[in-house]
Order: sequence, then structure tokens, then C-alpha cells
Amino acid sequence: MIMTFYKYQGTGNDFIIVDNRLQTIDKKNTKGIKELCDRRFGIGADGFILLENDEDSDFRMVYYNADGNESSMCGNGGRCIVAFAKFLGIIENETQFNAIDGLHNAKVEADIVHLQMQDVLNIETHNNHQFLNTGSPHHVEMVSGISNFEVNFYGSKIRYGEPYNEAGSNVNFVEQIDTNHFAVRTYERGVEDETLSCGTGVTAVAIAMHKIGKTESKNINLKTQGGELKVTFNYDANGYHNIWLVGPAEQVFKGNIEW
Ligand SMILES: N[C@@H](CCC[C@H](N)C(=O)O)C(=O)O
Repeated sequence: MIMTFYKYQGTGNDFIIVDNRLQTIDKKNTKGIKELCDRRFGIGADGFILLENDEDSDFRMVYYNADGNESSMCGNGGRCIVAFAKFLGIIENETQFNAIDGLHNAKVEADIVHLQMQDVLNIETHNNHQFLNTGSPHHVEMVSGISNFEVNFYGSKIRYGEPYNEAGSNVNFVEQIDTNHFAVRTYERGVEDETLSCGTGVTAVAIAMHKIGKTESKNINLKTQGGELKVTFNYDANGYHNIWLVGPAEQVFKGNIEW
């Protein structure tokens, strides 16, 4: 079968996106999805995303990591699929769509996509790290000298170590730049590598930094290897609500591939 695909990127986190409203894609083809994401033998991407019809909202997002397995929520992928839905004419500038972690509101302003994330009510604070779920699980750890930090070495050790083990966690290393500005580098589970940016990761970092008192701001800028993102939220005794991840999403190219 010839499959038409679109390549998108959001702050350098890149995805192959396919319109699967006609249900033509074999969703159990783990090996095939992994091959498509391979940067030498395939198209190359951090993840593979299907846009499907949904009974309760404008569309459904189905997300696979580069290893070919379906995974939990992808924030940058969520921003990219909103731009794709607008490109296809499914939505105008505002939408509500379904993903594995539930309904998400989003809006588009030029090339900037605002994506509402699920509320975060539980944050584990440990001596040198925090753990929280922003749609995907995230370990957050502050480091010094982040630009020279060995993200893959330490990230993979933490991701496969106790208490995460095989199921794993994404691992974010953070350094404060200013009162409300943090540099972040992320080792992503399922890609098993550092990616240039992680949307659920920077969301976790913003909330964790507020929770441990590194910032009082509820409007936080995150510098990733692939560009700048913003996270805003409200906070009360129960936790973090009305969380928005904001940043660019761009279509890079379109192609056809035998699959
Ligand atoms: N790149 C994503 C996160 C994708 C999911 C993650 N790799 C996992 O399996 O937990 C993002 O932008 O949030």
C-alpha cells in the first residue's frame, strides 16, 4: 500500500503524521512503525501519530514512540496534530480533541499552538528530584552546567533504574536561567535517546520548579535544545489546573511511501 504521510516538528521534536480517518493503517505493525521512524533506513522521527475520527470531539490522536509502541501523551505531538487538523480543514482556530489521557482543548494563532494539558494533582518530591505525570511520566532533576551534561548516559541510567525499571520514565535535566526561565534537556523513553524537546517534559519541569519554590511565576519559559516553549497554569491547594503548553508547530514536508 502507498501511504501518504506528513512530517511535522515542534521545537525540534519531530513526527510522522498520517490521516487515518478511513482506518487504512495497520495499527499493530510495531516493526513497520519503528522502521518508518528510523533516521537512516526510514523517514526518521521521534514519533508516529495517527489522526482518526472521534465520536466525542473533533478528532482523535493515536501516538507511537519511535520504537513502534503506542505510548502515553505527547505534548509536542499534540501541538503538531492540531496544526495538521487545521491544515486538513477539520478545524479552524479552536478545537477539542481526544488523546490517550482524555480530552484536550487547543487553539492556533499563526504558527503558535496552545495546548491544554491534564490537571496535575500529585507530585512526588524527593531529595534530588521530583516525579510527576503530565500525560506521560517524568523524572525532573536539577543539574549544573546543563550544556555539557551527559544526558544520554545519566538519562538512560535513571530511566531503566529503580523505581522505574522496564516501564520507565522520561528524564528531564534542568538548570535555572532566570526567575521564570529554565533550560531543559530530556531523555525520552521509547525513543531511548535525548530529543530536542519534550512537551509533557517541559510541562513537568515548569510545575516541579514552581512546586519546590524555584519560581513563584505561573508563566514559565522553557529553553529546549530545539527552541523556546511556554507553560502557564493556575495553582491551588489541590494542585495545578488550567495548564497550557504553548509553542510553534510546523509542517516540514509531505511524501508517499510503500508501507
Ligand atoms: N515527546 C513527547 C513525549 C512522548 C511520550 C514519551 N516518549 C513516553 O513514552 O512517555 C512530548 O512532547 O510530550
